[in-house]
Amino acid sequence: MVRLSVNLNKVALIRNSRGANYPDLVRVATDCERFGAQGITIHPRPDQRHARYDDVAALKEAVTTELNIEGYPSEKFLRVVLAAQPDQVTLVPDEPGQLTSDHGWDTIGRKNELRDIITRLREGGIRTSIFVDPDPAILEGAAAIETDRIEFYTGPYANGYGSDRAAAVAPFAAASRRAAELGLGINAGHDLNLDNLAYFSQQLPDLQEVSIGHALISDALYYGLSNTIQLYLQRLSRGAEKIDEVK
Ligand SMILES: CC(=O)[C@@H](O)[C@H](O)COP(=O)(O)O
Ligand SMILES: NCC(=O)COP(=O)(O)O
Repeated sequence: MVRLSVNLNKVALIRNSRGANYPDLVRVATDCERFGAQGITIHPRPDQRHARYDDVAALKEAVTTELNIEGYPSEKFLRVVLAAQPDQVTLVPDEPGQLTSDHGWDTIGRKNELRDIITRLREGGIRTSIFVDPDPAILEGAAAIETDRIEFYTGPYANGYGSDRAAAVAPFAAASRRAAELGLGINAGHDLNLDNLAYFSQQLPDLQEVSIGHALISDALYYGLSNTIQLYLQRLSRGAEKIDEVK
């Protein structure tokens, strides 16, 4: 089973636009769980334009499935996650002010720094994941720093899906096989949506978790949150023979 973790950044963005606590992120998180989501993700950025650092502890209190906190491992970020102890922390190499995530870590060049951070998180009782591109050398670097999991940056897959989905998924399928050989757990995310999700999941049999925010929250404007989560769960449960049907 591939777990669906709903990223609530865009819900936080709406909340922040008026300064009050509406929509209430904690309530939306628990409703997502009630509607079938198997995890909740937020990605607080240094400017806190959507998810904020103080959301982490509040969500930790309320989330009963799995809480995944993504972000750049600044000292501030590390202090917040080590105090709150989410189930998983996903390290992302974003510059402050970056619009959104657009690449994975250099696990070779930044090996020592990443290994120290992963050790701190592991000693804090937190499962670790690092955001990566589907490159075998980078995966070997990820195994060397002893992260529990990797999260594939799926932006290039999403961009290529419409023109040639087999070509778009091929590097991820190959990298997933290599990651599994290396003993790494496998997550994925970025720009996954109702069109491209089922095929990706079917082509990566070792995939364990996807985190989806932007498209899912946008779809919820049309279908409602409960229906939308069901649609995403259906995409994750479809077998190969059903792939064309779900588009
Ligand atoms: C790591 C990743 O791909 C997601 O966390 C994504 O960056 C969501 O962040 P935004 O909602 O800020 O685009
Ligand atoms: N890790 C990816 C994530 O949480 C959500 O990315 P997106 O669906 O908002 O592009």
